Amino acid sequence: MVKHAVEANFDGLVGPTHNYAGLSWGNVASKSNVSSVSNPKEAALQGLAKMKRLADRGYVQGVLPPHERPHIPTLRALGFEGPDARVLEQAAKSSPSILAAVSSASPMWTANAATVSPSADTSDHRVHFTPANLSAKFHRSIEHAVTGRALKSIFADESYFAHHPALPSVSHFGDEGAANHTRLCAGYGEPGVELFVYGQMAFNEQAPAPKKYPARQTLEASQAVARLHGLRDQNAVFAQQNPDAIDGGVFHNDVIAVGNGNTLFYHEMAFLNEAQVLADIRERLTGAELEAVRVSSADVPLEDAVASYLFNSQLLNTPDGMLLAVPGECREVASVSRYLDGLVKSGGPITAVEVFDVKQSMRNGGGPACLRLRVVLNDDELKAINRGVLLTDELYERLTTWVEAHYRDELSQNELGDPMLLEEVRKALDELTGIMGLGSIYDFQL
Ligand SMILES: NCCC[C@H](NC(=O)CCC(=O)O)C(=O)O
Repeated sequence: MVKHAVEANFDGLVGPTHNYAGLSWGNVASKSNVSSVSNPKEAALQGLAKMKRLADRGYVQGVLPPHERPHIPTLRALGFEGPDARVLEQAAKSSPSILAAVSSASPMWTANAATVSPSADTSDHRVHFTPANLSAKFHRSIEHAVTGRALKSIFADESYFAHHPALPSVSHFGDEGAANHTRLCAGYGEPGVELFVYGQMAFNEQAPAPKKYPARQTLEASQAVARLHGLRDQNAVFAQQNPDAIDGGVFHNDVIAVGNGNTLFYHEMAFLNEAQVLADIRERLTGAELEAVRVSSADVPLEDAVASYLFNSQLLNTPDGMLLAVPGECREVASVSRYLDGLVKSGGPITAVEVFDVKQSMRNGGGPACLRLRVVLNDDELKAINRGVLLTDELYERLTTWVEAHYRDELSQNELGDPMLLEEVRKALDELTGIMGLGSIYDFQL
């Protein structure tokens, strides 16, 4: 029996150490903004404003908490000793790059937090979660433990929710979560087709792979997640990302494609075997015809797609068609802005475009879609979650006040070793777990 279900979006609340450290080789924005001074307060408020606008429209909007940064336990695991202030001081002096990595606010990009399979697709009819190991980048590889704790705290009821540990943290099983996963379906409550997009095969050195930039996701990782989640062949399609796109700066599939309902919006360079991918989806999708909205390089060159993050948009149902929630940069790139004007007039499934300002995050290569994790929940499952994380007017007010009270409006690399910053972060996060009713999820609270 098909149950009524909604797509809930869980955005990552930007953490107090948001900064530009140039940590992500292959991510053009991260590298080109290295060492600029960031504004963590503005970043967090931009993220909250996006959540609020969508919640006001009636979308179910959740919040995932930032992580403790700088992460002292990681510094200790790497041999820095003594009281916390001494650990920081030593790391700042001898290994500023390591300190920058353990200080990144990268957990804000919750599209990379986990892969989520709705209960309509899974063999045991529970919602399955696998936190992404993010093993391609050291600064991100330390996220999955706390991510897993936060998800378990929010989706606690085991009769509805199943949690798996992250895959083994080696390059063979590099997993970037929902950024390389999108779901097509006739309705959210109906069985869907989960499209897993990988950058390369781990156990086949002859297979095509990018030459310049790393492929972060392997086929073997995607297959393991699908197995863990109990997806059958008719619920899963595996597609290789075009290696030339990765070499052009498309480090995740969600920089070049986004799906919702029966619609896949993508650039012609997204997939290695475009025709096969579409055929595989069409063969499995039941109850609806696939709407493939293909953007050509002639209309939007790959570099403009990367510069504007056109595809890193949220594609959302409205009563009359779909809304594409795009980053502001899309209106600054002429080809993209022109394309969007034509898109809404084309008579296709996308009927509205709206601009969201998430510039602080964009400068690190994270657009509206990177900032959210989609969790499809039926009515019973939605009732079973920790409701303290759902964005109401009251929670928005509380979080805004909390950000205003605790966040700095300027942060540069050489401040990351400041013991005061660590104290500020811990005080803020301790208060936050109270506000959101999360219990103890941080190492400093355990
Ligand atoms: N889904 C968007 C992820 C963006 C993220 N950027 C970063 O980690 C940049 C951090 C820095 O360079 O300071 C990444 O590349 O994984």
